[in-house]
Amino acid sequence: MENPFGFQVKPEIKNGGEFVYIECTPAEHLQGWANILHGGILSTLLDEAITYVGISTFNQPAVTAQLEVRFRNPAPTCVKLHVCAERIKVSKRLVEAKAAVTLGDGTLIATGTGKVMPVSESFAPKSP
Ligand SMILES: CCCCCCCCCCCCCC(=O)SCCNC(=O)CCNC(=O)[C@H](O)C(C)(C)COP(=O)(O)OP(=O)(O)OC[C@H]1O[C@@H](n2cnc3c(N)ncnc32)[C@H](O)[C@@H]1OP(=O)(O)O
Repeated sequence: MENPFGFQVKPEIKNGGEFVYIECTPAEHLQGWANILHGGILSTLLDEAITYVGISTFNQPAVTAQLEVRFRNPAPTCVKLHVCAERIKVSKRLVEAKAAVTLGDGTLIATGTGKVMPVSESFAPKSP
């Protein structure tokens, strides 16, 4: 489904999903307070990159089964963020990956690890 309210990111996928890179400039309204980007948005960006590691590795739809996030420095809004994810472990039904969000000057904003599991095409819940 097209989602005009989504981040419209275009993940760059390398080596069959071993590495995923995303750029995103979250808008001002995504701040939590005091011009600081909301932590949930940072978690979403980490989740997005990690999920694409899973989708590209399994080459089929996949969902996040687990996500752990550490917020290291506040991020401003309206600034380009760089999100890099890397596969760390693959088993039959689980891909583990780590990811980091950084600013253009290399400042580390957030890191995360996640587990992604493949699902069938019919996984999505039906709309009520
Ligand atoms: C091609 C399509 C392209 C589309 C592009 C769009 C890109 C969009 C990108 C957007 C990105 C956004 C991304 C999103 O927002 S994805 C949306 C957010 N995520 C979800 O909605 C997922 C919800 N959860 C589930 O549906 C199920 O729980 C899943 C499918 C994950 C597993 O349900 P299932 O019924 O299959 O499994 P089970 O729970 O019975 O467990 C069975 C076994 O599996 C192992 N196991 C399970 N969990 C873990 C774990 N955490 N660590 C370690 N192991 C784990 C374990 O051995 C366990 O056995 P036991 O230990 O219980 O004995």
